[in-house]
Amino acid sequence: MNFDYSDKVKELQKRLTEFMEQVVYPNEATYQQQLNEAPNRWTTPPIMEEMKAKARAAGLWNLFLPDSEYGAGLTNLEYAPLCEIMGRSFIAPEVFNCSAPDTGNMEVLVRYGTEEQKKKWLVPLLNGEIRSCFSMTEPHVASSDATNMETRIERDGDEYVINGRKWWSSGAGDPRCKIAIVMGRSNPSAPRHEQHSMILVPLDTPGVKILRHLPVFGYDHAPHGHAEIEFDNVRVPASNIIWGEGKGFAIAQGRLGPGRIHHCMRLIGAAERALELMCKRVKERVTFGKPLAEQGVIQEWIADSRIEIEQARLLTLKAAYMMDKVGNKVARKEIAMIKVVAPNMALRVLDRAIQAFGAAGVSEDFPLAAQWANARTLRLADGPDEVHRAAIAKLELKAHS
Ligand SMILES: Cc1cc2nc3c(=O)[nH]c(=O)nc-3n(C[C@H](O)[C@H](O)[C@H](O)COP(=O)(O)OP(=O)(O)OC[C@H]3O[C@@H](n4cnc5c(N)ncnc54)[C@H](O)[C@@H]3O)c2cc1C
Repeated sequence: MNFDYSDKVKELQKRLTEFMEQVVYPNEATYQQQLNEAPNRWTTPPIMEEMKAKARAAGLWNLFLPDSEYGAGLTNLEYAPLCEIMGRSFIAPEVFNCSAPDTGNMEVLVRYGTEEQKKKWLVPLLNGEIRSCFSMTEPHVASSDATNMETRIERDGDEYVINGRKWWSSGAGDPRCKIAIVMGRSNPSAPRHEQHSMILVPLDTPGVKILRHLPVFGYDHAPHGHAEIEFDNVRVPASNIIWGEGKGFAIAQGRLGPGRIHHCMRLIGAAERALELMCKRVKERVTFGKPLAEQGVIQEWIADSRIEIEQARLLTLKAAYMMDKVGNKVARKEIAMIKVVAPNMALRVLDRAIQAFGAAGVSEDFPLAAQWANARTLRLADGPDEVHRAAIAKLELKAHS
């Protein structure tokens, strides 16, 4: 593997970094202020649409999509350092139309959608005009084993009828969220991994009820949010099924590989920013007669953070490289490994930065506490660590059988 980034990537890194410095970081506080001052937090702060227009005009748009007909045509390896830069700010991925779960949903539509589905849903998503959510997890079953999913998708004439309860559907709080990709059981008597389908459900369909928004450690993540949704006799045209009945797991494998390694890339950016903030802070603050930066323990935190970030970045790049070269299936061990490594690394780095900041670290004046809460969710939201470890161990044991 060549560790050097191509000229194309270096140029995009430079432009993205400049955009972050000139547009994104200076508007982080404005975004929060507009959200806090709005009569209702489930609205889009106007500054977001302003930043999106600028990013699009600058050609920094849909960089995540490897498909060159619709997106930037970058490989996973090329996208990794760019996604890392976006991960430095909570609001940045959306500014560049590169945020979850839209990215994964758009990839599903590019790969498996019909022409009609692409026209109706993919095009407005690519244009950043609407947003989407992905509804797989259910409150009543252990959803880390997706075969447990109970929501029913049943054919009735020219329609499918959907009944069930989902939760943690991220993004469903946003008023611009118009479409859900819902996974449920359509063929209960088929083999275990052919029982489920994915189907497009417009959120304004009668019977779709958003019951509540689930905060994360007290953060509402508005206007995006994580919703509990009831699907009560929801009827959609039969043409809304994606790829075909029983293809849910086949699609999930395509979706969850690349879509979810993006979280790892962003976490590296979040950890980099935390380390940068920590270094600046400990040079400024003086205790017991000398700057914090001169305390051995703080230097150890800084050194360990640098070591761990570099390790995680190299493994992310290796996973991305393998996905490009040998495909997601052969790269599944590397994908699983980085999904364990990245959030745990980010949590350690963020925790050290919080400690070095003192009480300010847990406040909302700096992004550390919110980033820590987010990184902690990714030990679950990206599939629990234990499930990834089980997959790694299985492959390792098989290799030595
Ligand atoms: C912030 C956030 C956003 C999310 N966004 C979405 C979304 O947009 N769409 C969506 O569908 N879902 C989303 N999720 C849900 C997430 O994907 C699930 O929480 C996850 O898959 C785990 O499912 P579960 O919560 O039902 O845990 P369970 O399946 O009940 O598992 C509980 C625990 O059991 C342990 N465990 C499970 N399997 C094993 C094993 N094989 N070996 C050892 N231990 C094991 C793990 O410790 C695990 O945490 C989100 C979650 C969060 C927190």
